[in-house]
Amino acid sequence: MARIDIQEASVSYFLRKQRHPDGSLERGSVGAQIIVGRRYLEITALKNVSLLLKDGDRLGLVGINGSGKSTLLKLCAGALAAQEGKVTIEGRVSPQFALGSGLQQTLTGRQNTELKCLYMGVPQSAIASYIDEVKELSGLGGYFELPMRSYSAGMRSRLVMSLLRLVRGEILIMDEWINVADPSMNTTVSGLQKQLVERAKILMLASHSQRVLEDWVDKLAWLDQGEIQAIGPVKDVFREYNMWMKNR
Ligand SMILES: Nc1ncnc2c1ncn2[C@@H]1O[C@H](COP(=O)(O)OP(=O)(O)OP(=O)(O)O)[C@@H](O)[C@H]1O
Repeated sequence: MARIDIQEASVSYFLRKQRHPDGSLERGSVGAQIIVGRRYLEITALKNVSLLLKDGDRLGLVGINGSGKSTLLKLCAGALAAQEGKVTIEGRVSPQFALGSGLQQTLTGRQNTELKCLYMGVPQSAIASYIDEVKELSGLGGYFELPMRSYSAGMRSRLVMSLLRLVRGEILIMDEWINVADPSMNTTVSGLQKQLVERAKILMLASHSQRVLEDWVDKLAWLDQGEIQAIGPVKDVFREYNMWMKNR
């Protein structure tokens, strides 16, 4: 059984103060408030957030830039600790928000895939067959054996999308659904995504796209300034969120 239980969690980021004037910094239209301390700046990305997810839950996160979605995903993936509150995560998490990160321009598609296998916890005995599958899915052919710096932007994204094959885990956490630019990759990627979601016990997905969220999740949380403003059926929360956006 998988479970995420967050009780009144708050997360702040602290930055060393550098040549900032005293007093509060100018407030923009996005992001959490920046509190200016004597030596540090504090950004409270999550404030008193409570959330309970169990097997079968498919939760979407929506909110404007800097509202705290990625921070909440990182908290649920165990990649960040809360300064206040309690976080319990039961089940194997597949942090998905960094599929393309860590890839090295100087390494070949094959070498990058091998590195990713190690990072994603693919068992040693399965690595060779996973690499073959990624190669096949990517359709990169000979380019799979060349350094990534020789790839076009589309080739790079083919490799990244094919790495979806490596994702495992009971708790699937995704920051933005992978959008496919090349229609020839469409079926492959949506097939992989569907498989992943079906296999996962819990899905958490942050997205700015209403369509993506309506397709993949059944519950939605709207975050603003690090607080959950509403949580419930996707259509209801979107109605509220869109209304708020219009009147902003
Ligand atoms: N590593 C960090 N160091 C300092 N502040 C950070 C860091 N990561 C995020 N923040 C701040 O925390 C707040 C929430 O950011 P977060 O990335 O969680 O928002 P988001 O809702 O995912 O935004 P977006 O839709 O733009 O991706 C923002 O004010 C952001 O500036």
